Amino acid sequence: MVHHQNKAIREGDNPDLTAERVTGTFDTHSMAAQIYNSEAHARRRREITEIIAKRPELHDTKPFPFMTREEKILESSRKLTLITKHMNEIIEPNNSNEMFHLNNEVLGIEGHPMALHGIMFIPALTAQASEEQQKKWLTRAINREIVGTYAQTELGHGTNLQNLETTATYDVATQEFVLHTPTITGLKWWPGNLGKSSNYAVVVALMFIKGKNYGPHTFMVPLRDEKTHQPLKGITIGDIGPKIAYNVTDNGFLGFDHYRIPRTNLLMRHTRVEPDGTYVKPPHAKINYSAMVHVRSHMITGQAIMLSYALTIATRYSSVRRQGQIDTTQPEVKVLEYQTQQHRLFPYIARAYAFVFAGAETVKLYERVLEEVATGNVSLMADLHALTSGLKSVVSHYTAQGIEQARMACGGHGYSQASYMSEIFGVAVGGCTYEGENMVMLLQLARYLVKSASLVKTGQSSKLGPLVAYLGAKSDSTSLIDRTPTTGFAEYVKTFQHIARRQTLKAADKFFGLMEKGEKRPIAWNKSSVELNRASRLHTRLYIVEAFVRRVEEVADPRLKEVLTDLLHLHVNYELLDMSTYALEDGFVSSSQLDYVRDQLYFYLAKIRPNAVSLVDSWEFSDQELRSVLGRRDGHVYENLFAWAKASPLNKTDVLPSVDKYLKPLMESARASKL
Ligand SMILES: CCCCCCCC/C=C\CCCCCCCCCCCCCCCC(=O)SCCNC(=O)CCNC(=O)[C@H](O)C(C)(C)COP(=O)(O)OP(=O)(O)OC[C@H]1O[C@@H](n2cnc3c(N)ncnc32)[C@H](O)[C@@H]1OP(=O)(O)O
Ligand SMILES: Cc1cc2nc3c(=O)[nH]c(=O)nc-3n(C[C@H](O)[C@H](O)[C@H](O)COP(=O)(O)OP(=O)(O)OC[C@H]3O[C@@H](n4cnc5c(N)ncnc54)[C@H](O)[C@@H]3O)c2cc1C
Repeated sequence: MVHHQNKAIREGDNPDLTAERVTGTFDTHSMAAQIYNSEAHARRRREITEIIAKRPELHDTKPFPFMTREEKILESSRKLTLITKHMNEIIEPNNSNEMFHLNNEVLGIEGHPMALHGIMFIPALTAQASEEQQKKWLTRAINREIVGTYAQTELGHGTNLQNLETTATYDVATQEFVLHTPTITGLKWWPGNLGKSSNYAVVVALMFIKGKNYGPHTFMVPLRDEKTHQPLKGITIGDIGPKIAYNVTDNGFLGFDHYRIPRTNLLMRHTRVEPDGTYVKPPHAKINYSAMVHVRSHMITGQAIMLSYALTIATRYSSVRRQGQIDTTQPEVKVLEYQTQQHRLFPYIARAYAFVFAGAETVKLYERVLEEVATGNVSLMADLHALTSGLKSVVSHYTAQGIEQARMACGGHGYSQASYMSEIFGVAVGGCTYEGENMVMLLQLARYLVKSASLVKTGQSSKLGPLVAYLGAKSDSTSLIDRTPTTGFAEYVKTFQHIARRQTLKAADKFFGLMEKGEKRPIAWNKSSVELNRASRLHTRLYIVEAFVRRVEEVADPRLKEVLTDLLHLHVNYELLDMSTYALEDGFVSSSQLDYVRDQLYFYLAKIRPNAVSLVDSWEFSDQELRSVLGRRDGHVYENLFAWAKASPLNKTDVLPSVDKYLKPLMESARASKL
């Protein structure tokens, strides 16, 4: 038996796809270990996939696109109950990475009744509840005795937390907080699983004590009777209706009518209110935003995964789809042979790898900050906030663009829900909005960059943190790309640093200049904000490149190193071309250097071509997880598209009631009137 480097090869697969896998130059299991950041986790993912494959009760009973929203919620609740019951047979206890994979395989990305419970409710209790409160609620939450969500956004306000309308007014006499929704716009609106599934929520409300507004604070709030699941008195609650995607999650609304909770339901790990109403402030004003930072840190990996779903589907399909000829004397080619198809897909394959490597670094920093904050050290919170704000925005934006390119790369079949592309896009693009609208979060990073620019301008560059140290360095007069005999990544990194530095300092100059001319700070900020956000994007894209370089430097296996180096070459050349205006406008890069960059790009598209399928196979998504007829591992697309279409609910009968009721009479009357 031949041992292939690509571990997805099976007998009986579409030979066009097998041929692609045979050309792969590296071991896909080893690459999976890079993607999932450890050999152990990559192996466990495979083991979990295998366990699930052998348990039909954990499989979809029919394709999701053929189910109504109600059916999907029922089906997802059935599976959620089963995986809760059998969790310890499938994954290691409390391993969030394994849980994430289990959920993606069994429940999928459309959400489930306890999505926010795991992503935000438990993290909020873990980071913000006192030990006493954790004893009361956290264990019950982990055991799934209660279901919770994170209710912050309102109908009228999501971004601007200082102007939320839900109030929590302290009543010293009864030692209770009175939660109240004063207007329609003050209704909580959007929280996942709030509508129908949760019986508790961590609620964010403006806290008032003796008439003073202490700003947004987090409270543990019971919403429904634990036995009957009926809403408690004083609570108005429901589902907000269907969304672009993610419809298995019941995003909801919530109103309070002078609803009382004990004082001790204020989450009090860092903040306290004494019985007499004395307020004890936290060590950092934004410490209770931790659940948001948790999601922002992890969603980089989540977005990379969804981008890779789409790229796996499109790249496999492009290897079995034959259309047209390049050499007219030869048979029709796989559409993956077209340079335009490669240019559409491969740079996004490189981006997906870049994002997952940056995501792993972000989670590491997040975990460090979490540990430090638990001991009262809040010194890295600002750095983490700046980094995650930029990354969530840049990565979700390019992820959505990449998925849409992948969909279009599948031609007509990409438009069918059999591809599953529309759902992947719909779920992923939500990431541009949730956890802080992208423009708003880029502006958060810009605040950090402007402060750093101000240090540079006042000769205090030595005070710059490691993430922005490059802002204080001196640039070469021009880029050295193609000006040294062996142009390497260092020349590219220096060029990206130059571009990000120049834009940051320019945007900061604009902002400070407007203030010097007499504009008030917020007006000057608003008038500079497009330029500031450009700086934030460039800074973040530089960080992503550097994270990619760091990872490639660490890789020991020569075969992996070679293909990852190819991907990195593709990435830096594509990125530089994409932001070439910035490089050209001050002459840092010349047009002849850009010609070199273009040539390099085309060279690496061709070099990556034989490894394209292996690069997407390395993410090791099972067919169950991908839920795409076009993306099937075995490449048997056409017969399965036909089977999928035949299974469509519309094909249960030959003549639909709508035809009997309307079309037949319409045609009959048209015929009669012609007589
Ligand atoms: C293979 C491995 C996988 C592993 C996975 C394992 C675990 C899985 C876990 C998670 C997976 C998740 C992703 C998976 C993908 C699944 C797909 C679908 C999931 C869907 C889930 C959807 C959940 C969505 C939930 C929500 O959206 S909750 C609501 C979020 N809302 C927001 O984000 C609101 C945005 N607004 C804000 O954040 C703030 O209002 C603001 C804009 C930051 C301003 O705040 P504020 O008004 O208070 O600020 P100012 O007073 O003006 O002060 C500004 C200063 O404050 C500093 N600041 C702000 N925030 C922070 C912070 N967090 N930390 C530190 N500092 C902060 C800021 O820097 C300013 O400082 P200054 O010095 O400049 O003044
Ligand atoms: C799928 C999904 C799941 C969600 N889940 C939850 C959840 O579980 N819990 C929860 O509490 N919330 C949840 N949300 C809500 C989400 O967090 C908010 O929608 C998000 O933070 C954006 O806020 P917004 O809707 O108020 O947008 P807005 O702030 O109204 O944005 C509208 C426009 O105004 C711009 N804008 C606003 N403020 C500024 C500013 N200061 N400067 C420049 N431009 C500005 C924005 O850039 C945007 O272009 C979810 C949302 C989605 C889509």
